[in-house]
Amino acid sequence: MHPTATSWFDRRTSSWRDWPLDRVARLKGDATVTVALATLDDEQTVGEIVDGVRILADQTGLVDEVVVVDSGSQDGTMKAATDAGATVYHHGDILSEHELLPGRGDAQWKALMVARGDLIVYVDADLAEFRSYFITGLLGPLLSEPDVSLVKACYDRPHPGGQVTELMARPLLNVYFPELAGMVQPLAGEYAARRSLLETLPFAVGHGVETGLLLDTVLESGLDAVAQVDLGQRTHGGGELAALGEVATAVLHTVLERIHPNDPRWDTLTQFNRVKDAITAVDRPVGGGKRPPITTIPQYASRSS
Ligand SMILES: O=c1ccn([C@@H]2O[C@H](COP(=O)(O)OP(=O)(O)O)[C@@H](O)[C@H]2O)c(=O)[nH]1
Ligand SMILES: O=C(O)[C@@H](COP(=O)(O)O)O[C@H]1O[C@H](CO)[C@@H](O)[C@H](O)[C@H]1O
Repeated sequence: MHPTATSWFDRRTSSWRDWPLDRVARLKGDATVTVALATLDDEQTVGEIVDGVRILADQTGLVDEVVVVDSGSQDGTMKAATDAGATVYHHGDILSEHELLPGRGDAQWKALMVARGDLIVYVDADLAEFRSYFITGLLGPLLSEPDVSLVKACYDRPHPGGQVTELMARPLLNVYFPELAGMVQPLAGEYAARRSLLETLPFAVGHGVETGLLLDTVLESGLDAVAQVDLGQRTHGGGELAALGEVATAVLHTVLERIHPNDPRWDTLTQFNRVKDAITAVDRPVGGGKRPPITTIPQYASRSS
């Protein structure tokens, strides 16, 4: 490993076991915490995750609110999340005068408009096994280290999980940003950050969001502003290969945008299907847009939350 990455890894990696609930609750002080979920057709999983966070909120006060921003689910996601006790928004109802854009990054960005917390914990809404220590673990370094602004989850991902991480994100970061080679899960959708950081950064609207936030945090605040917490194991995966190709391309765009900002980049990924004896090209839009730092949106300063 690059020596800078090795020393960062040693300084800034902890385990959820280092952050028991009573310790994290003591550290919380006056800070307020929002758990935010971006959803799209997650009716099978979102209720249990919200439920788990609500129990933590009601029984310990560690979490102040659970907010869901839905990207336009066609299933019962919004009802399941509401029934479990989250405050649920359709993405079109937040900053509705702005162009509606698809994507999880956009929903995470919009969550900043409606969340009240000083600290925001994002959790993927399609986790099959949510554990409350995901929240306590991610909050631990933020609450105990004033210099840390972004805490990423890390975990083992049994095969075939995490293929984009292993085949695109980590190789690419190792080549261009070797000081980040100690990041176990740079794409993790479970991460916690200070609002004061998130509100100053652009958000890729799609699957590039985590890569962009990670790189921009390091570029602007230095490597030590980032920590990672081992949450054990995350079992999810084997996403359809074509969809993973789209995620991989979004990651590639996001990294290249930071290295060669003025280079042209083609925003379509061509994939192929076989229909009977013919191979047919299927174009997917990729690269995606991005939202500016939310502090540049006038309604942000006057929001009611
Ligand atoms: O437009 C979107 C696309 C995805 N997601 C959520 O982002 C998480 C991860 O997305 P996805 O399942 O596409 O990625 P995977 O983890 O399968 O690669 C899930 O909770 C999705 O519901 C979202 O909120 N809006
Ligand atoms: O690393 C990967 O290959 C992808 C997909 O992993 P899985 O096939 O869901 O285990 O996971 C990353 O990207 C997802 C979409 O942006 C996020 O939801 C995951 O949190 C992230 O680890």
